Amino acid sequence: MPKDIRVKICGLTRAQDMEAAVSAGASFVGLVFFPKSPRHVEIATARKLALTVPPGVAKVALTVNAEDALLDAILGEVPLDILQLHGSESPERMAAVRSRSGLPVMKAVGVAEAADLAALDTYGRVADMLLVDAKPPKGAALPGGNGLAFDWRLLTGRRWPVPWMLAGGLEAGNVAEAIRLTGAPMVDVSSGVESAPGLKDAARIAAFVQAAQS
Ligand SMILES: O=C(O)c1ccccc1N[C@@H]1O[C@H](COP(=O)(O)O)[C@@H](O)[C@H]1O
Repeated sequence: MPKDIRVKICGLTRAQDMEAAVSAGASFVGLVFFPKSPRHVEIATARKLALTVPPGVAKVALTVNAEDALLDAILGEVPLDILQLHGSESPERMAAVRSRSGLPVMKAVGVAEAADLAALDTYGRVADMLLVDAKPPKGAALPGGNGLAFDWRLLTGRRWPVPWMLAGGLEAGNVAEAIRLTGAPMVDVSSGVESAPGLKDAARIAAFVQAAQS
């Protein structure tokens, strides 16, 4: 019987990719505002993409240690539902972003080993949502979107008082196993549904959503 797993497709840069994500049944779509990323979108592009998203699909803005000026510029133009903080934002900064934006905040936490799990407990007390992602390798240019998985067994028995998503190296071929091992109620993918960095593939998106929900 299909499970009620909700899927986020992140790093959408083109109208056809947004359409593919929505048609495939994504519950969340992500726009990346981080110039070092191949998935970065300018604010005007993000606005156009966001305006095509139907009600019921949550529009998520991904930022990395963004300052108020950038957040204000994004929020002034792009209709959004959730802010994803994917940098080293402290719990205090996160709370400030939430009250400035008036939006729920999802904090990404990188995991590579058991010692990294403490941060999830900390942010789980103050964030509206958690994103449990693979920790980037040392020296990586991007704090996420590296197509890298972590040992999902680290999450066995771990729960937090807020909704959470699993991310990091997911693709159609491994997402069902990742959900089985972690009990994740939601999953997030970027590079695993691309044909090239920043370019999504409609068939891979559809296969991912189907595998997550099968
Ligand atoms: O996708 C990016 O380019 C990106 C840049 C900076 C921070 C996070 C980014 N992506 C997020 O990383 C995870 C996992 O991505 P992947 O599936 O392993 O490629 C996902 O949450 C994206 O939202």
